[in-house]
This record gives sequence, C-alpha cells and structure tokens, in this order.
Amino acid sequence: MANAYFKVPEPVNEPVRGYAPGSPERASVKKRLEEMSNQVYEIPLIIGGKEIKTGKFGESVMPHNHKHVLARYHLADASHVEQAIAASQEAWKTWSEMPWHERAGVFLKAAELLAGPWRDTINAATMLGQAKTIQQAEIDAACELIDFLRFNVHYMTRLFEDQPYSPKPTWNRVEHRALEGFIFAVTPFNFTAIGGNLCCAPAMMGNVVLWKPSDTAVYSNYFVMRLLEEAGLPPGVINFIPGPPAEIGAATMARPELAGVHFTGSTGTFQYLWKTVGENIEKYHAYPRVVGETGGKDFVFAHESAEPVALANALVRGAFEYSGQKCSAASRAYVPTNIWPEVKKLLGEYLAEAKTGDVADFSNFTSAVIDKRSFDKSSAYLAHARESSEAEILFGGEADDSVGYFVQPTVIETHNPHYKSMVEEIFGPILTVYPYDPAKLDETLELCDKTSPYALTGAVWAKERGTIVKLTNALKHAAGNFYVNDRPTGSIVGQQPFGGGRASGTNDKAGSMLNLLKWTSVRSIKENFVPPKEYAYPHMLDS
Ligand SMILES: NC(=O)c1ccc[n+]([C@@H]2O[C@H](COP(=O)([O-])OP(=O)(O)OC[C@H]3O[C@@H](n4cnc5c(N)ncnc54)[C@H](O)[C@@H]3O)[C@@H](O)[C@H]2O)c1
Ligand SMILES: N[C@@H](CCC=O)C(=O)O
Repeated sequence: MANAYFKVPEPVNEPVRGYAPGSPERASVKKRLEEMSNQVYEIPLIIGGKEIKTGKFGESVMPHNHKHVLARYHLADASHVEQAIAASQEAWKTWSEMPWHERAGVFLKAAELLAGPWRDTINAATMLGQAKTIQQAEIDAACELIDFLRFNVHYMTRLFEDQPYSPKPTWNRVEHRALEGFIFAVTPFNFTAIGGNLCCAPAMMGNVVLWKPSDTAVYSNYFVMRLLEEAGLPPGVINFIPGPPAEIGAATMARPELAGVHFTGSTGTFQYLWKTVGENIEKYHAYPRVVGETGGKDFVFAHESAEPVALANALVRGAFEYSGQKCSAASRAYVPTNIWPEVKKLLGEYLAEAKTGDVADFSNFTSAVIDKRSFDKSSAYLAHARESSEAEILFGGEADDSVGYFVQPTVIETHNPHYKSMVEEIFGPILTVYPYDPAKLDETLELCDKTSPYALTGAVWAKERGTIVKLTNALKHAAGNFYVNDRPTGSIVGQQPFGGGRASGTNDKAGSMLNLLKWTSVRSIKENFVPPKEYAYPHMLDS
C-alpha cells in the first residue's frame, strides 16, 4: 500500500455549456438525441456487477410523446432484493477496507467521463426520458452530477482531516468507518444528479448500496450506473434494482442489514419509509441513518421596493423551468399591490413568448410534465381554479395529453391567501399570486411563514438593507435555502448546499460535509505512549 498523505484535486464547478445555434456542443448532443430516439434499449437489473433479466418489464417513454418507447426495463422483485443484499455484503468486505483515495479515484474518474465522452449520452437520456430542455438537462445531469462527485470527494478529505486534540503522552485519533450493512438509496424522477448522488455519497464513504430508481427515471439512471462501472466501480458496491416501489421497499427495509435510507422524493413517501424503519427498529443490527429531502411549497415574497422587471423574470424562471417540477420551484408569490399591475403585465408578455413543446426543438422554454398522474394532478388544480370564485387564471390554464403530457405555464391570482393552490404542493407549472396591501407587511409575512407545512426554498425581494434584514428574520425557519433578490431555484453544489426543514426533510444538505457525516461511523482511538504504573491517586496518599 502506498505511504503518502494524498491531496485530491481542488474542485471547481463544471462550466455550463450554452448550446447556442452553430456551437459544436449543440450539433453533438442533437446527433446523440437522434441516435437514442431511434433505439429501444433493454435495461437489466445490475446486481453484483451482473446483468439480471427477469422477463417482467416496465417501459420508459418520452413524456412529451408518450407513445414513443425508449426502453423496456426488467423489474426486480423481493428475491432480487435478497440477491442484491448478498452481493452488497460480499462487496463490503473489500470496498469498506479499500484506501479512501482509491475509492475517490472511481468517483473523480466518473466526473471526468461525464464531463467528456459521456456528457451527450446522459444529457440526451435525461432530455428524452424526463422531458428536460437542453439547458435543464445540462445543469442537472451533467454539471450538478459532476459537481456532486468532485466536491464530495473534497468534503470527504476535509472530514478526515478533522482530528482531536492529543495532550501528552497520548495520541488521539478518529477514523471514519463504513456503516455495517447496506444503504437503501430511493431516488426521484426529477433530477438525474440526485439519483447519482444518493448512491455515490454513501459509496464514497466506503458503504455499499441498493439503488431503487424512480419508475420515470430508470432510463437516464441506467446510463449513470453504466458510467460508474466504466469508471471502475467494483461489482456489488452499487446494485441497480428498478421495480415495484412498495414490494422493493418492504423487502429491503425488513432486513437486519439495513444501515441507512438515503431518500429524495415526496413527503408522503418519506414518512412511510421512516414509519417502516420505526416499526422494524428491533430487527436491525444498528440504528439505520434516515436522510430524506422531500416536498416544498416554495415562495417568492416581494416588498413594495422590489424591482418589477427582475422580479417578473425570477417568477418565470423560478416557477416554470422544467415545468415547475423542481422541489425548489416557486409556486406561491406575495406581491404588493403597488407593483403587481406592472409585474402582471410583464408575466403576460414573457409567457406569451415562452414556448412549450418537444425537447428536440431547442427554441422551447419547457416541455411536458413527467407522466399521466402528474398531468392529471395539475389538470385538477386548473379545473378547480376555473370553477372557484376565489381564483382567476391570468395566463395559461390549458392542458393537453393527446401527444405528450403538456400543461401550459399558468398564473393564478387569488385574494384568499389560503386558497388551495397557495397551500398544497402541485409539482407542476402553476404559480399562484396573492397581491397584498403593502401597509399589511407584517401580517403578510406571518401568512407566508405559516401557510404551508414545508420549509424548502424561498426568496425575498427588497431594496433597502434594513428591509432585507426584516424579511430574512421574519422568514428564518420558512426555508432551508433562502434567496435575496434572486429566484428560489438553481442551487449549485459547493455554493448553496441544498435541503429544507419542517415537512421538507431532514435538512442534511446534499453536496456537503453534513450529508457525508451521515454515512460514516466514527471510531475514536486513544493510544497512551506512557501508561501509568501506579493505581493510587494523589488524594489517597498519607498527609
Ligand atoms: N427536497 C429535495 O431536495 C427534493 C429534490 C427533488 C424532489 N423532491 C420532491 O420529490 C417529489 C417528486 O419526486 P417523485 O415524484 O419521484 O417522488 P415519489 O415520492 O413519488 O418517489 C420517490 C421515490 O420513492 C419511491 N417510492 C414510492 N413509494 C415507495 C414505497 N412505498 N417504498 C419504497 N419506495 C417508494 C419511488 O418509486 C421513487 O423512487 C416532490 O415532492 C419534490 O418536492 C425533493
Ligand atoms: N437543487 C435544485 C432542486 C432540486 C430538487 O428538485 C434547485 O436548487 O433548483
């Protein structure tokens, strides 16, 4: 084994490519989109590095053209969970003992492969399978996943560097051990990067993982799995088991080797997973770590001094990029009546230009929502607003699933701050605005704080510093990611560690040391160079 105190490369954020007309990156990704659109992949389970074909299939389709099948994926059942646990425990023996810098090398290599030869494939898969525009795929599947890999390797070394004080004649040390057992990574549809990170963060720390991807992201997540293999990930460290969520979840969480759950998705699912762990608590070899980042009802709160043009821009980007399917998306806004007419006019102008359609047409601003369930959910909110005397649809309001699951970016105005779409998470392209009297600032701030059980992201808009301080303090616990004069979306690894409180999750901040701490069990070691030879203490001596 090498004897050296290794340093990892200083991480920097992966630059976001522009894909402007005529650029080489645009031509290259368009070619890959075409190739992948013309192929139907067969996706196996990957357990212990082996492809497993079960003969029971799910389908990955294009949300923006739902008759177009991209892949047929084999479905795991409870017996494959057993196989995956056995494979992971075999891999644990060598992986958890492998020098940290060798493990780091796998993830640093994966980052470079993704930045280079794999970029088009994983971007194209995310565009086709999750209906992301090139901009949204690039910031997620390429840049954010690369950043998670590079920055987490760096944070891991900073954790290791933190060592205790050693008075003479002792030497105190702490070492970071992998958790005994396996981590269950349960991942959402909306960010390819989150799928990769929920597996890679624990694996980097020496753990082994069972990865249950979302049904609607199996396609891109499979290519991430292949990328990790290409980067040299040993068999069994991460096991890829798409399948019926309830069956896979129940079989996995019943096992004594469950060492942790790393989850991102809805609040309801997380609460179910947590309850199940609680019910099984006496079965486990150790207390499982439970980390979950969940839903939100993210707000934009404008003061009367807010600048209308920048605010309207932030509302369009913050609410409607990726059709509002970011957990961070602005879905309720509090806008004072002195600037609301101007902001409303601008919203109307921007939304009249912003097009919704196929991801292969790069002039589109956004595309379809992920599936029929999501389409129906957004449609129900639109129908409610159409019929309610408390709501008025200002822009958008149409939905059509004849080709793809298209829901137009929609702005609803309400004068009831507790109107349904001001309170509930929709996870679609619907923004509800509550215009308020600027003389009622304090009570409107309280409304904003108390209206929903969530606390994920929020943005305040104001000019004068004293006002910014007031808004920031009033909404202290209303968001784990808080923005001043910016939109509430678009956090960047290494810049704004991400996560929320209250019903939005355990706030363990993805892409930070705080998250990595969950995936390690620290051993304190005290060594005494000169142990005492006299058992008696001074107070016991004769005077
Ligand atoms: N806070 C964050 O960082 C963050 C990030 C992204 C998404 N989200 C949230 O995720 C949600 C959207 O994602 P989604 O629709 O994929 O969420 P979801 O809860 O429907 O699914 C998430 C994952 O849980 C799995 N799952 C569902 N039921 C299960 C069960 N009984 N047992 C085991 N696994 C089960 C799904 O198959 C999927 O893999 C939104 O609520 C959004 O706010 C939060
Ligand atoms: N980190 C992303 C949101 C991830 C959840 O969907 C953002 O800040 O927009």
